[in-house]
Amino acid sequence: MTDVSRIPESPESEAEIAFEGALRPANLAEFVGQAKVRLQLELLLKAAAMQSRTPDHILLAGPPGLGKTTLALIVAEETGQPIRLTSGPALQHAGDLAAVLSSLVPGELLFIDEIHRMARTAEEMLYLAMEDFRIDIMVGKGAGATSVPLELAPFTVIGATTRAGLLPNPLRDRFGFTAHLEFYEDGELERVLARAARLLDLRVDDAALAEIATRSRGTPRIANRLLRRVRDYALVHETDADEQAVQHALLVYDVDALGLDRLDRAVLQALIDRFAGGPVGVRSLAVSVGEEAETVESVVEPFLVRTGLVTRTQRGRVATQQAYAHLGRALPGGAVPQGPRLDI
Ligand SMILES: Nc1ncnc2c1ncn2[C@@H]1O[C@H](COP(=O)(O)OP(=O)(O)OP(=O)(O)O)[C@@H](O)[C@H]1O
Repeated sequence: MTDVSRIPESPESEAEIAFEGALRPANLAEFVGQAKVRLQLELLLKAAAMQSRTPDHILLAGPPGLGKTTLALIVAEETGQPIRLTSGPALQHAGDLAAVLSSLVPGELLFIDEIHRMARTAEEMLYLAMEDFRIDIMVGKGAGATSVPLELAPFTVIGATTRAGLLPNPLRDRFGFTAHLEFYEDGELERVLARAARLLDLRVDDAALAEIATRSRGTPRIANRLLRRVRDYALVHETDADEQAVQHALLVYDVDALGLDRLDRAVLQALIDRFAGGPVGVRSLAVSVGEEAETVESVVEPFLVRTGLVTRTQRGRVATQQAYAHLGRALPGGAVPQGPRLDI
């Protein structure tokens, strides 16, 4: 078993953390999809083990819920090393990071979630630590302040970010390996769901699994969440967890046929109804739906772009014909949009 200590900093509920923990694959072989990343990681870890050194620092980039934390825990399991979990928002002063770094044991893995949200002073300390396994600690104040070097045990940083573009170049350059996690194909999500259903001892037929997969926004976390909602529905209505139960349950929870939830649809509606289909900047869109720009940019937009409902142009975001069709709106000028009107 891996030694895991979590420094609290998570938006999820305790119940969801426990649920996710129970479903996390424990090793690379159990991890579904992301074949390229798995292969790359396998090589990296094997080479480090053969040379008896710590693996290169690893950056995991991609939208939320695609398996970044899971992969970090798998690296710990595969290398047999302890892992310390923290996050960018928890490292608001260089001292916060110094306290963590100076207590690492040789070979330990340091997982920093949302690494793009770390304070600048902590970031600068991390550059030196990652490169030379050393930090400079300031002792005293004002004219008498001196910097004292502190040697660190060799360690590996595993950074996770939903916004790789926000990382300053010097930090990005210190990661020997960057894995870009992609949204999952429906078939892969079906495998994630089948595994979760097995672990939860839940009988779900193949058609139901396929239906949940297509509505999961290419994201295992969402797939597992929807599975839970379907389980609840089947339990309360004393019915099988079949395709019909999925459709009814997801109607109750406002998840439409393409997997858009209320926020996705609100953004799309604002783009079409208030901004005449765009182009419009992501900040204006976020303000108009009362959401943070970061959420719209890192959670909503990648999915809308991937499904072909929105395109990004230099002047801003633009709704496509499919977006008009999906919401059942006429195109500007009154033309009927080409493309299927999907049940919402
Ligand atoms: N490839 C996978 N195979 C099976 N389950 C997966 C896979 N990827 C993610 N999951 C499941 O999805 C859930 C969310 O994964 P995880 O917490 O690793 O995502 P994340 O990318 O770290 O998200 P965030 O950016 O929000 O921290 C977990 O319950 C995990 O078990």
